[in-house]
Amino acid sequence: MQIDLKRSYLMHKPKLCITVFRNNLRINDNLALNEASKCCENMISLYSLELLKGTNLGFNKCGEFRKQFIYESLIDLKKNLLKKNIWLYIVDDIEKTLEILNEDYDLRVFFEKEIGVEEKEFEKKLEKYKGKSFFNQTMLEPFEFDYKKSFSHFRKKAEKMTINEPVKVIDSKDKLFMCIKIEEINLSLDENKRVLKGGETDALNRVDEYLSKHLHTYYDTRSLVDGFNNSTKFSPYLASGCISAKTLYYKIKEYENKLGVSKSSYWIFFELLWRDFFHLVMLQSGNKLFLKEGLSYKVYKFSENKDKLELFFNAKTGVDIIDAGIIELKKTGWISNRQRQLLSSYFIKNLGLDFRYCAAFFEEYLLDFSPASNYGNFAYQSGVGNDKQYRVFDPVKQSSFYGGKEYVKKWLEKEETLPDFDYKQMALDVKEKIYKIKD
Ligand SMILES: Cc1cc2nc3c(=O)[nH]c(=O)nc-3n(C[C@H](O)[C@H](O)[C@H](O)COP(=O)(O)OP(=O)(O)OC[C@H]3O[C@@H](n4cnc5c(N)ncnc54)[C@H](O)[C@@H]3O)c2cc1C
Repeated sequence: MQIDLKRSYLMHKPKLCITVFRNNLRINDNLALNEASKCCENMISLYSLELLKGTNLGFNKCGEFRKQFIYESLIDLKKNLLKKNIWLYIVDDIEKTLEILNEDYDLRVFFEKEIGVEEKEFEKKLEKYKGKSFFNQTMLEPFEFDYKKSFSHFRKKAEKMTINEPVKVIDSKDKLFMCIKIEEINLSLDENKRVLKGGETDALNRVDEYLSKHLHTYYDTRSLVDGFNNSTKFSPYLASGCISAKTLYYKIKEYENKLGVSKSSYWIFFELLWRDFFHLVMLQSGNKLFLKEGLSYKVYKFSENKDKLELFFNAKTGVDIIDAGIIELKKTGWISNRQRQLLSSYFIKNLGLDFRYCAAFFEEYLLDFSPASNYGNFAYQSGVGNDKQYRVFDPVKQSSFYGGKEYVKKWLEKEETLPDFDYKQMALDVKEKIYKIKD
């Protein structure tokens, strides 16, 4: 049934429940969608493309890879919502759209809370209306811990906590199909081959595929610089919320029940705890992880040297494994965790550059960019986050341990050679001059 309520009530505005989607592009374990469905029968949902706009330190906040991944996720979400009689409107300006709707309807706005400064600013536009919001970004419910302390401190408490079961998908038998006149945007997909396809359907497929085949090998392969199944590749789905962290936790448990428990199966959970850690650190610390001094109040004199920045972003550092990583990231929107560590370490601890530039570069290109995981890891590497030890990765050694030779051939189309300059001395200079630590 299709109705247009807009003109049918002259005196009394009909109630309209709106679910605003952001990084929760799914119908399973969606607290906002569930609550909206309980509230009234007239439902629509909205997604605003303004979330993908803007720049940071000269980089786009959302590059082409993530944009396409999100578009695919929205198309999948649209199909899944339609099966529940709910239309997803993709709009430009959320504030304007809500104002227009508010003229004719008594609005109730439901959304899931996020972390990050801009994310909070966006929420203010939704909070002007009646409705409800929920936090469902992590496996664990937020709890008190000293956010300046280490991961181990967090983990001791976290591992004792119970993880709530995901909520079931809504029952929509009583929903009317709402047709409303607002300007909608059509999404166009670029057919280029990408590392992963977006959407809840693909997320659930990837999880089953990986856990059924690689549950017990993850621990041994996770540190390699290359290989599709060397790690789960769950992060893009988590970042855009095609799957919730809680659903993932229960999927791991399901496969452990079928295939047994191992160090490897535990380690996937362990890595998901790192994700929870950075999310909950950011939740408690506000905007601190975006600042040069991070959580530490130590202001290091990181360099912003233009030439050094250019050479790095154009993959001209002269260290093959680093240059190969930059090229992979720019060509695919993906690099492994090992490569993220090598690139960030080289940027900060060898070149002495301000981590926020590299974080902004990652923000533009990474398919799985998430403010807490990205800035949390960068602050950690810079010594202004949750790591109290001074660590530097030796890129040449790391390359030989973790499969760099083949990887360099793939991305630089040449044999790996040693740098023709003293990159180790560079690291010592940064340690002494910027961090003021003497060996
Ligand atoms: C400098 C730097 C920047 C990073 N930026 C991001 C980012 O923007 N978005 C992002 O999701 N991850 C980021 N990470 C963390 C990590 O590199 C990715 O989550 C991981 O490589 C994704 O691949 P995967 O899903 O196959 O991970 P797996 O190794 O299979 O791990 C399983 C899941 O655990 C979580 N996880 C693993 N390692 C970490 C970690 N160190 N921190 C937080 N969560 C973790 C992820 O959700 C991941 O999907 C960053 C790490 C570094 C060092």
